[in-house]
Amino acid sequence: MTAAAERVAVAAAAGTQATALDVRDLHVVLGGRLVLQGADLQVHGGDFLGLIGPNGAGKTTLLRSVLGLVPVASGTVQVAGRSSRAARAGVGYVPQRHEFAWDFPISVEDAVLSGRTRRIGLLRRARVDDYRAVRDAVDRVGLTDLRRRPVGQLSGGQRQRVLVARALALRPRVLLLDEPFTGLDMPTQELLTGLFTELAAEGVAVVMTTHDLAGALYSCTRIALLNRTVLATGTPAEVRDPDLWARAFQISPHSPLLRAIGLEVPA
Ligand SMILES: Nc1ncnc2c1ncn2[C@@H]1O[C@H](COP(=O)(O)OP(=O)(O)OP(=O)(O)O)[C@@H](O)[C@H]1O
Repeated sequence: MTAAAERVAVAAAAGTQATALDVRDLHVVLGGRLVLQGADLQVHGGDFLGLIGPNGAGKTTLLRSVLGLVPVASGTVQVAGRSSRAARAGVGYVPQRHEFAWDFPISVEDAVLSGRTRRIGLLRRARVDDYRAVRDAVDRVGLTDLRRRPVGQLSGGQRQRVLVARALALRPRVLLLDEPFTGLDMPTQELLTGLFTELAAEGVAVVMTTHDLAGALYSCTRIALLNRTVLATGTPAEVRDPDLWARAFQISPHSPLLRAIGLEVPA
């Protein structure tokens, strides 16, 4: 095959590849309230998508819907073209730090191994491949030297890295991160941002909720603005309209907060 023909074949194969994560017309009702109303989101392998919106916009609910952790009133969620429970079980999830039981007496390695429970099965023993996946994930987040330390003795930044390793131990093609930078210092944020960027470059579809708007505009390859529904998605350059952000956050388009992140209404 000539080089040109090979490029065409590769492009054709990529064209037929299913979207890594495809959420369509999602409606979620919690406590009698419509929390998500017709939310659409498509994420491809290689995307590092920042999911942005005000408190209560439904960001966590959207991530938890993908995992099947909240009941969906209507709409569809597909992972690599499949909506089965097994397909969703392969999605890596990093919950907010306070959701993990840090006082449970287990080591870093065991906490990371617990990320593979869905794959191993509750009653089966871990195998060589499980331990290899754990070791790779622990190395990847730079916790090799702390792998035997009880998780209760870790700092906030180290705990966040455990949660990321725990998700990576599944070797996911889709990785969901719920506010991974909250309370972290700059070096740890930088380390994790570098890691998420690398994972996307390797073909993982990375979705991250964050309140660090400037950081998301700088680091993410795509942005989705959410407030009960997805108001816009695009590259950071494509979603710079201050009116859009004002609508998403229900603030004035002249807000100094928008100016602070470089979005300015023309005078
Ligand atoms: N289990 C629940 N029962 C009832 N209402 C809920 C439940 N979980 C979340 N909600 C409501 O759903 C809405 C969306 O919550 P969600 O946590 O998804 O928002 P968020 O965008 O992640 O917010 P934040 O930025 O504050 O984390 C909120 O109004 C919240 O009160």
